[in-house]
Amino acid sequence: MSPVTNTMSSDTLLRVEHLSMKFGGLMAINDFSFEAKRGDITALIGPNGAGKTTVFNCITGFYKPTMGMITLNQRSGKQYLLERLPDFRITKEAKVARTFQNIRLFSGLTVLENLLVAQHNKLMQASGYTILGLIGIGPYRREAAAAVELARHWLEKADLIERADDPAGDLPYGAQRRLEIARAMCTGPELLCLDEPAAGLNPRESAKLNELLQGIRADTGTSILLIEHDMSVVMEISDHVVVLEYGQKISDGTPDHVKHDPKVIAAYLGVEDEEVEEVIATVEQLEGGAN
Ligand SMILES: Nc1ncnc2c1ncn2[C@@H]1O[C@H](COP(=O)(O)OP(=O)(O)OP(=O)(O)O)[C@@H](O)[C@H]1O
Repeated sequence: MSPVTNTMSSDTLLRVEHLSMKFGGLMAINDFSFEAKRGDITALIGPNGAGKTTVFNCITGFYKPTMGMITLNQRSGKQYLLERLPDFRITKEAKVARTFQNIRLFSGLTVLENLLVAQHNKLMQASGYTILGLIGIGPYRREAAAAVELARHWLEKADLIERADDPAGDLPYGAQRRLEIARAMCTGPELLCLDEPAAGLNPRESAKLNELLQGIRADTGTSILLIEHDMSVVMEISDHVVVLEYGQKISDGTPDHVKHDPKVIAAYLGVEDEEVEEVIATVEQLEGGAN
């Protein structure tokens, strides 16, 4: 069924339409729609339990949505309906890569080996799945050299080249997070989905993460979709912010728009709908006082 005929504007990479996900009696996502533009960093934010990871799991094929359509529009013009694809095809063909809230590296392998494992499919294809191919006759040798070169490139970008031969498990936490992102980039994704990349980072590590993500956007044009609780990261690097609360979209726009949206302020402060007006008045008063 996928890829399908192109009907989406070329600057839209991802379109999520009327997405719903029900777990038993719980409507975790309810009629949620948004778009992510090509080359943008789009942040998905919201209070705990709002449904952010569930949306990621639907996009990356870990969950099959109860309802809705998720369209990915590649640079080549090919479109994929992600809700119809198994997760391995979402990674391999639609080119969606992701990282998880909990770091998932091969901690006993070296930093470099982690990046080579990520390129395993490409290398196996080059071997022609034959023993002669694997021992270096034919395109395998060329592809293997290219794989090391690509790994080196991303290790430089992630500021990890000095640690290339160390076991991944020996890296400090922030460096492991950057390694996960470098590993995802070695698969050449069109869309990079990052689940709380700044969680647990100190300010110095957060700044390095911001630099890496901004570098990815500037150098590769890869679109990034991130879930993040750290507002300093969200506000500094995002082009577009989408806010979820109880599985529904409550705001969508630039970081500045979202930051001043009374519904978002109320959601984060945990106030009831009828108190929103009061919150707006207080925020305006505080802002007036600050100017
Ligand atoms: N597999 C599941 N089975 C049942 N309920 C689930 C499942 N996954 C998520 N939920 C529920 O769906 C709701 C949304 O959860 P989700 O993890 O998507 O929120 P979140 O916004 O990512 O939260 P957090 O910021 O705390 O990570 C929650 O009420 C959660 O308990």
